[in-house]
Amino acid sequence: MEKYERIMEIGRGAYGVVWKAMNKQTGELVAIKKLIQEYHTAEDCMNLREVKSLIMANHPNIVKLKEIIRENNTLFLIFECMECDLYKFTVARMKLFSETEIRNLCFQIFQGLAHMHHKGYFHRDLKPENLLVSNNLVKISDLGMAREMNGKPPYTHNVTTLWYHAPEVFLRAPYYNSSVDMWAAGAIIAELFTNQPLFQGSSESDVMYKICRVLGTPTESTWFSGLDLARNICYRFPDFPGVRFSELLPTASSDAVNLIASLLSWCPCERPTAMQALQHPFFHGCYRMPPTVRLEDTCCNILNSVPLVFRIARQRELLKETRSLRSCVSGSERVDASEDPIHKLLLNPFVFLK
Ligand SMILES: Nc1ncnc2c1ncn2[C@@H]1O[C@H](COP(=O)(O)OP(=O)(O)OP(=O)(O)O)[C@@H](O)[C@H]1O
Repeated sequence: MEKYERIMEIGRGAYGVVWKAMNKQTGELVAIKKLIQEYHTAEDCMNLREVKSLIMANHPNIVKLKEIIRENNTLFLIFECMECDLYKFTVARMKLFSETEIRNLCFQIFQGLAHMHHKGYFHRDLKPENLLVSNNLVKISDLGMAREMNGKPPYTHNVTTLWYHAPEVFLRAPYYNSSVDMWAAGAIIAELFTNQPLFQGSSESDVMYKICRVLGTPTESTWFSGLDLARNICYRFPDFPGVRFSELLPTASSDAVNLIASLLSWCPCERPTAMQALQHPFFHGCYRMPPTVRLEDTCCNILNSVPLVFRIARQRELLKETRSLRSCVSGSERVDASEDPIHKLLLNPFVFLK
């Protein structure tokens, strides 16, 4: 870690402390997350959920993991440094976002989510504190809770922030998927219009109460399986007729209201996917970034915690792949992520250990 000079603490969460630091060799600013838990082997590090999901998530709207360093069983994740998170950004601005600004922010969030979901992961803890902003860029961060969509249920319910959690999570659904991220995105977009969290409750049941107050009590036609889930845990939904989103969000256009209402559907399968959300009329006219990755991005030094001999073997392979790929793309530095052999390799970092 001696190559980094710590500048100041910029964040603190349940899993670690985040420092702004400077790479003394290059002058580059980075964010260093020091994890609280100890990691004793390189395998432990690479199996870490945040590391696994970040390795696959190479996208302009997902924060870039640049390096992993393990020193004295302490793990440091070195990220690109962003200005601040969306929560701090909103507080500092002290004024409401315009709809154009909201559209720009949300479009990028959905692009990041679409990529993550396409790669088979969902975030599970999307909230303004986990969305990092710099200038006009937004990047999804803190993939510590992310899990593979085909991971084995039941999932744990150790919630950190409850306000963005989907109702099926509160009702202990044995299986849920990427639609929990779509719910969270809906709650975040609504909040951007008012600067007030939509479902600001002090406990799980308080958040559920607030959800019912806004959406109205679910019925067999709005969420059939939800009634079953509630019965299983002896939960009784409070009685509410519901409120119109257009009344709750008077400054939002009808397209925005329509998108938020669909994202905040009781029934997970009625929420649009991130890809569908990007095609919603709310985003008409927005330019969608093609699913490309920069070659140099994929070659970041993610394998610092792996023994040197394997690292060298792997870097050699990466170099070879890069060269052959560069000659294929004839002059262009961009390749389709799904076709990128380096990207495929990164999905299995231990391929050279075999
Ligand atoms: N790359 C970064 N650039 C700038 N700030 C960052 C960066 N990464 C994290 N932060 C800041 O540090 C805070 C905590 O980081 P992070 O959410 O990754 O930690 P955590 O321990 O996993 O938190 P949580 O309890 O939410 O799971 C963020 O909310 C953000 O303000």
